[in-house]
Amino acid sequence: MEAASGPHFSGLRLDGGRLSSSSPTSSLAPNSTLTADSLLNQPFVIGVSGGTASGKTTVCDMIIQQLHDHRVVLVNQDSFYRGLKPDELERVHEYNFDHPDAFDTEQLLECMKQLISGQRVKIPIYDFKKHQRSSDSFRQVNASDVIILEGILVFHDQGVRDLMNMKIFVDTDADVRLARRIRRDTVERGRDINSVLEMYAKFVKPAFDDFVLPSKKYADVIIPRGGDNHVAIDLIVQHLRTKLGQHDLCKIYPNVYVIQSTFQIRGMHTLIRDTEISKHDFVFYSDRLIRLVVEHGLGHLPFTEKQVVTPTGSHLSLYSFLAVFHFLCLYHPLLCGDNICAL
Ligand SMILES: Nc1ncnc2c1ncn2[C@@H]1O[C@H](COP(=O)(O)OP(=O)(O)O)[C@@H](O)[C@H]1O
Ligand SMILES: Nc1ccn([C@@H]2O[C@H](COP(=O)(O)O)[C@@H](O)[C@H]2O)c(=O)n1
Repeated sequence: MEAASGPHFSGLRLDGGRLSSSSPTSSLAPNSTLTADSLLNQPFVIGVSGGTASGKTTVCDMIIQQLHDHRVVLVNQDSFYRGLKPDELERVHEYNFDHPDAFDTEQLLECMKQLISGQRVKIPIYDFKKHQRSSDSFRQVNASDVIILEGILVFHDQGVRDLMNMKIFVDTDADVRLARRIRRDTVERGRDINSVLEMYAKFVKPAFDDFVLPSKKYADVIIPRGGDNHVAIDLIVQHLRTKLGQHDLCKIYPNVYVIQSTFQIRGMHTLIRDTEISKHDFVFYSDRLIRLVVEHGLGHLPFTEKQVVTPTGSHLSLYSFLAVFHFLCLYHPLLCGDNICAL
């Protein structure tokens, strides 16, 4: 056998593919100072946008409920409304709460970055009746596996957008939203119906057309009908569970490589857990699962290419030779069963 070239690594990347494929920070702002190690410990950030009363909060609550086995926090963009100054309060009917400038986006960005880096933050409490922030109380939010940022304009600012791993737009008909808004603002926010309609026509609708709707193009997922769309929410939760499952393992063991689950692998796991399984089948399927793990493990080792001359005189690379041998071990009757253990 003769060395064909220097040592190589297999097709599996040494960075584990985690940073580039499932890393939540692949889209972090370029000026981020995070290192590769800290990237592994990043929470998963979801942005949820949509028009007023589209069901953003409802969708977030449903996601949080279904992700009950993970630590999830909800941050509302509304909390970062600037409190009105006395002169603005006097002419509150002229104030546009639907314009991006109504929010303190710098403070929102700072809070999000702190949360992402694992720090506990204090989030302001906004009063929709007084159009002010509470001066003496905050909501304390702890570091989490998942951070959901919800609000009408969370996709407007690129810096905020760049922090997100998944962007969801809740798409609900304008007439449904207006009806909900009238009910909510009169019941919960102490407004009369005329002021709600006036505000809607003067600011809410134009700002929706100018800022909210154009930001829909940044969404990865669009949910028609908001909280009524159980199928969409189930799909999102399923996707998050997959991401978080891998994420958790990688957090604890930085060298862990997760083998892609397949129907065949899941089937074998089911069989070996069956208390009724025969001893022979248990050994057979356990062997196959163990071999998969060993093969994946070996795939991460450095190797040197070699030529193998078979007894029939064929020249094969060691890699092809092993592939043929592996195939025979799987399917040739003499090499099947207990003999595989000898591998
Ligand atoms: N699918 C729905 N069916 C009926 N009412 C809903 C639905 N989704 C939300 N609502 C109601 O509409 C109002 C606004 O919903 P919310 O989730 O707070 O929207 P957003 O956060 O987009 O403003 C709330 O009063 C809520 O109870
Ligand atoms: N003092 C305020 C501040 C904001 N609004 C309205 O809230 C809407 C955003 O909240 P959603 O829960 O509906 O997403 C926005 O359209 C503002 O007009 C308000 O009424 N009073």
